[in-house]
Amino acid sequence: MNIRAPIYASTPRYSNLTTRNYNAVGADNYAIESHSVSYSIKNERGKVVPIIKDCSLNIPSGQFWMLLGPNGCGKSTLLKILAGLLSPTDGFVYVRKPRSYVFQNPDHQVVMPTVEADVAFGLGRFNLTNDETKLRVAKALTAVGMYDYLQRPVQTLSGGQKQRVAIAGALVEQCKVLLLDELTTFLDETDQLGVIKAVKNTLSSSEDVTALWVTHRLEELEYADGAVYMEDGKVVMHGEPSVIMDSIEARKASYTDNINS
Ligand SMILES: Nc1ncnc2c1ncn2[C@@H]1O[C@H](COP(=O)(O)OP(=O)(O)OP(=O)(O)O)[C@@H](O)[C@H]1O
Repeated sequence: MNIRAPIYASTPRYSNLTTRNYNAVGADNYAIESHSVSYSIKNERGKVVPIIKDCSLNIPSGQFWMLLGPNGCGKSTLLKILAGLLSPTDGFVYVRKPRSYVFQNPDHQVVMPTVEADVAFGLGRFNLTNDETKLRVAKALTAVGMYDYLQRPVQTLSGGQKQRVAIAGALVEQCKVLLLDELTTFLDETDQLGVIKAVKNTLSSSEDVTALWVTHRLEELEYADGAVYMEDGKVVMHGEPSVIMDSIEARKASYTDNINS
C-alpha cells in the first residue's frame, strides 16, 4: 500500500448501509461521520473479540477535533477505520475525500532525501508541470511553517519538523481530511506545540480541511474545536473540549479516590 497517497474511493466506504441512511450521510456539513461502527477481531483461539463497540460521531467540516482516551481504548483502531485502512464489522462511515492518514512515527512516511523531494513524492501520478509541482510544494510547506527547509536533507530534521513535512506531504495532494495518529507521542514540548500549530494554521489557511487528531495528552485539548472521548472501545463523550476536559478530570479524580479509599 502506498502510505503517501490519500485514500481515494469513488464512493464513501460503507458497511451494512441501507438506501435510507445512505441518503442521510454527508447531507449535513460533516466531513467525518461514523454511525454505530463496531469492529471485532478473532483471537488465536478463534474467539471473536470486540475492539470498537457501536461508535457514532460527527465532525463538522473545517474543524480541528481530538480523539482521546486511555491506552488500549481503541483510538487508533477507530482512526484506521475512518481512514479506510480497516473495514468495520458493523455500522458505516463517511469521510470526505481525499483523506490522508499520518503515522505516529514520521520515519514511516518521510522517505525521500530532501524536504522538497519528499513533499513532491506523491505528486508523480498527477501529471503536473514542474512549475505546478513547485507551487503546490511551496504552498504545503508554507502552511506547516517549513518552507525555509525546502532543500534540507530529511535526516537533519527534528521529530516535530519531520511530522510537519509528513503533514505537508498529505496537504500537497489537496486532501480534505487529515487523520493524525498520536503525532506528538515522541516529541518534546517545543516540537509538540510546533506540530499542533502547523495543523491549526493549515486549517485556518485552507478552505475546508478537517483534522482528527488522536492523542493521550489532555493538555492538547485547549487547541481543539471539538473532542471525542473513548473508553473500552466506546465513544463516551463527544463535543465541546472544555466540557470534555472537566469531565475527564472528574473521572480521573473519582478513579484516584476509589484507589485510595
Ligand atoms: N489486530 C489486533 N489483534 C489483537 N488485538 C488488537 C488488534 N488491534 C487492536 N487490538 C487491541 O485492541 C485494543 C485497542 O487498540 P488501539 O491501538 O486501537 O488502542 P489505542 O487507544 O490507540 O491505544 P494506545 O493509546 O495505547 O495507542 C487494544 O487492546 C489492542 O491490543
